[in-house]
Amino acid sequence: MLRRAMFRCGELCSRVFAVEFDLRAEPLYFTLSSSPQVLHHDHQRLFGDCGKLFSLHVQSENRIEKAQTHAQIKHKLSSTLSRDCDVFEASSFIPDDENSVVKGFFIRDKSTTTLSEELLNTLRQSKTVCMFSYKREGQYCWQELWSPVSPVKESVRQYITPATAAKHHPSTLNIRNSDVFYSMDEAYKVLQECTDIIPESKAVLKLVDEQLEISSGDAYPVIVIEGLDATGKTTLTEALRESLNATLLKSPPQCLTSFRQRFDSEPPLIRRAFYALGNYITAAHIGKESLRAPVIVDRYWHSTAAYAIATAVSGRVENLPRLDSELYQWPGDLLQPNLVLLLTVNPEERLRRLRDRGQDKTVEEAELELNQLFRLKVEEAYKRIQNPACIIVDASPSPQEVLQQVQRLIRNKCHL
Ligand SMILES: Nc1ncnc2c1ncn2[C@@H]1O[C@H](COP(=O)(O)OP(=O)(O)OP(=O)(O)O)[C@@H](O)[C@H]1O
Ligand SMILES: Nc1ccn([C@@H]2O[C@H](COP(=O)(O)O)[C@@H](O)[C@H]2O)c(=O)n1
Repeated sequence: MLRRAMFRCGELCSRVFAVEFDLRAEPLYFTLSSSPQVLHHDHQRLFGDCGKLFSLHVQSENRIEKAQTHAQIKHKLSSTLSRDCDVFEASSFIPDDENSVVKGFFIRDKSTTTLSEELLNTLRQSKTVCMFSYKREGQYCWQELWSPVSPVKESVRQYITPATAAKHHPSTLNIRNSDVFYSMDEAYKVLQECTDIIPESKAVLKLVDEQLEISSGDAYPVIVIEGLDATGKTTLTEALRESLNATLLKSPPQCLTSFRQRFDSEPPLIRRAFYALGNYITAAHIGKESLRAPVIVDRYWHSTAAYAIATAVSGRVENLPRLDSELYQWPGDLLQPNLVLLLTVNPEERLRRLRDRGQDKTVEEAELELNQLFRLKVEEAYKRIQNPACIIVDASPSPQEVLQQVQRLIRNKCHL
């Protein structure tokens, strides 16, 4: 599967390139052709402007190396390039072909310096990076492999050919087992592959190995409370614990707390595998505790999948995997709760609660505030997850009223 996500000889012409030129609109799609093609109006805006144009793509058969190189390049581009350089997310893919995406960046340098060329030349030394430059000629534009010193041997000029929108947004094609994991084994393998570079992986895997899931045959109900930060999950789960005499669990579980910061700084592949494994440890705790009392869980698989999908999918809510996509299906080997409630509050009330709480914001929370698009995508992804789907609860009223509303739902659905 991974072998397909590479540029190989003669394969470039069957690929579509996508540049996220304007995050609120469709990406700009183009293919390559050997004969000159007149650019469309939208493509003129990207290729027809002044400045030097480059793209770079990260490709490697080693997915850990690929993920880390992509993250490092993203950081370098944003921290080193001048304000006169625009950097857009870019990708190349084969339409509708899972795992065919090669991720990268498109750089438009309008400065008079050679900073971008110097940086790109350093990056180009890496065997995992493939670099192109773009040149204009009247109404046409072509792409060729880039070298700052001399033309690359045997580099063929390929003309930019505007292409129509793909049925599935390219960022949805690589989600399975890169951002969202549908079995414990798949997430486990990722951490196994990182033990050399992230020694903490061994300790996490050991904790997973030590858990033995107990079947929840004749067990008490398991109720999961989900929602964006500051929607009132902690307040509600504590109140439910008291009122139902329940056991309160969280995902990730407490035994992973000391590893969280380490994995939060890793690229999505590794970070998401860590959270996925956290769910399996929590599942084992649920299996045991639900034999004794009802169990309330603060975040579980809905959170893992919704945040992962919303981060992986660039741009608009419309770019999310379609409603009927298998990407929203619950993993077959993960213990299912009896009820999942999604707390929602309007964005203004949520911000008010965040400010009142006065805590440091995590990077992702800060991003939520800045990035309305991201918040909308997380909430929409939550709502699309199936088997079990979540029930939406308006958490804007007072804590007491929210508790009563949820108690009614639990009585009706779980007969508690
Ligand atoms: N129903 C409510 N009405 C008004 N304020 C509330 C309500 N529920 C919680 N709050 C307040 O909002 C803030 C966030 O609540 P809480 O910590 O329960 O949210 P959370 O979803 O657990 O957040 P996080 O995921 O970031 O831990 C707290 O200051 C809390 O006191
Ligand atoms: N089951 C989970 C729980 C959390 N996450 C990730 O953590 C972030 C939110 O956690 P808080 O402790 O701040 O509430 C969020 O960014 C998720 O990415 C997860 O993936 N799975």
